[in-house]
Amino acid sequence: MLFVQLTGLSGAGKTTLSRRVSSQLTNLGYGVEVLDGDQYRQRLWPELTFSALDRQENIRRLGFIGQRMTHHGLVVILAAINPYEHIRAELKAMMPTSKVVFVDCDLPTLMQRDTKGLYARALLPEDHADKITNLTGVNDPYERPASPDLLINTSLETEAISEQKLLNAILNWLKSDSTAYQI
Ligand SMILES: Nc1ncnc2c1ncn2[C@@H]1O[C@H](COP(=O)(O)OS(=O)(=O)O)[C@@H](OP(=O)(O)O)[C@H]1O
Ligand SMILES: Nc1ncnc2c1ncn2[C@@H]1O[C@H](COP(=O)(O)OP(=O)(O)O)[C@@H](O)[C@H]1O
Repeated sequence: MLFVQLTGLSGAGKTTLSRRVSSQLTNLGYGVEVLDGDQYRQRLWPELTFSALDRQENIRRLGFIGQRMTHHGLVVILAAINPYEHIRAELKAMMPTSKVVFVDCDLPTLMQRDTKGLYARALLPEDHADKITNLTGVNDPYERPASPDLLINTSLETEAISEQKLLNAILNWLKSDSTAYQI
């Protein structure tokens, strides 16, 4: 079993990297599931908001599902902002062999990418109807992981390099894990 928590701001590259690495692992014969925060939120618990408590609840639920999946030998990649250190630690305590990967990217690069238009909305004037008042990293907290198992900086690396770093790390972690399902 392997549970990997990717954590980082919106647009940092969690979805891109988890999909690319998942497809590589699948080609190598591993069973893989990506738990994408954005996707699971919309499909399973759209009632959860982006308050601190709801974000924590979101990650706890995803952690529970992920833990069940790892018991069936799957490699599980959690791709969520997952902004709080104590919740990441809680998941790690539930699954001591799990890993934390910090997908870091500086704010100017994120604002330039702004694939979903969220950063532009967070920077609108206070009284604007489309203003987002709790975007992680702009006007809501993000606690940088103090000691991640892997650091990926997507403002400095190409997608291909970041993908290779993540894949190599996961394959190394899997070497010391005899319970992962491989055909
Ligand atoms: N206020 C605010 N802050 C952060 N993110 C926001 C917000 N509003 C909407 N979104 C969209 O929701 C996605 C983040 O969901 P997560 O489940 O990963 O967030 S969290 O872990 O519960 O903090 C996130 O997806 P990603 O861009 O893939 O990270 C956003 O598209
Ligand atoms: N090294 C990199 N790793 C991952 N994505 C990158 C990298 N460099 C640039 N990008 C781009 O950044 C964006 C990341 O978006 P996404 O994966 O949806 O982020 P997140 O899931 O963290 O919100 C994509 O448009 C991707 O092409």
